Amino acid sequence: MAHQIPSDGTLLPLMEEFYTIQGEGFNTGKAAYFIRLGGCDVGCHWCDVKESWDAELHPLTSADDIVAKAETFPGKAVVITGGEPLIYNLDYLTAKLQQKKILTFIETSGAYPLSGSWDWICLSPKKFKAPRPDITPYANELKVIIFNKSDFKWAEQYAQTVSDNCKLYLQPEWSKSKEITPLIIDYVMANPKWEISLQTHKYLNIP
Ligand SMILES: C[S@@+](CC[C@H](N)C(=O)[O-])C[C@H]1O[C@@H](n2cnc3c(N)ncnc32)[C@H](O)[C@@H]1O
Ligand SMILES: Nc1nc2[nH]cc(C(=O)O)c2c(=O)[nH]1
Ligand code: SF4
Ligand SMILES: [Mg+2]
Repeated sequence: MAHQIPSDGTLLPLMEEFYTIQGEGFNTGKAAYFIRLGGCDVGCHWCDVKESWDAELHPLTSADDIVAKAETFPGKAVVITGGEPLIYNLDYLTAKLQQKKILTFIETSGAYPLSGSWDWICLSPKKFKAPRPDITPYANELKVIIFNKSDFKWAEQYAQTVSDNCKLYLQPEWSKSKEITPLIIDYVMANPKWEISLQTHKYLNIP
């Protein structure tokens, strides 16, 4: 039986939730509660959470229960990720979190309409299913995954579409990081509007 997911955002397919350190991008190093929603059809061949793709495998969970758990941790920021979290209406979940004075951060490919109220939007665009053009101006951070040399040019094209104060990051695709990280280092030194982002949680062996 397919999930009947209510459009009001009160029930969401929850894959996992965990308290850790944000490992990537602008908020690297900050304690945060991660909420990973199931479901994604973007199809990145190098995706590091393919188990998230099938929403049916992840139980529909009450947003109120998610918020109640998030509240019990000392870190007052949540990262909503997936899967692709913007498949779902996130207005209800983010409003409840912000009512509890918890900061709301999202990790998104931007391939679905923007919902929710956000303290920080990390947009990580994908070649496999482009972000909606109406989302790019709202990104606080553009984090482009570099898998091969041609991705630098592609990253520059996206940098044109974000706001002037959007932070720009290049992050090596994990399986290619040995070859790609030195290229990113050279690129950032030559083009310092960009910064390097590493998946520090993988080096630290934490979730
Ligand atoms: C798993 S995705 C989930 C959120 C959303 N679907 C997205 O892609 O932004 C979380 C972050 O991990 C990045 N990511 C996924 N697989 C990766 C890999 N193999 N190497 C480096 N970054 C990766 C994504 O680009 C995204 O910034
Ligand atoms: N520590 C940690 N930081 C992260 N930043 C983005 C992640 C994600 O999978 O969305 C992630 C993750 O899975 N773990
Ligand atoms: S958009 Fe995100 S979750 Fe979906 S396949 Fe790509 S990296 Fe994985
Ligand atoms: Mg991850």
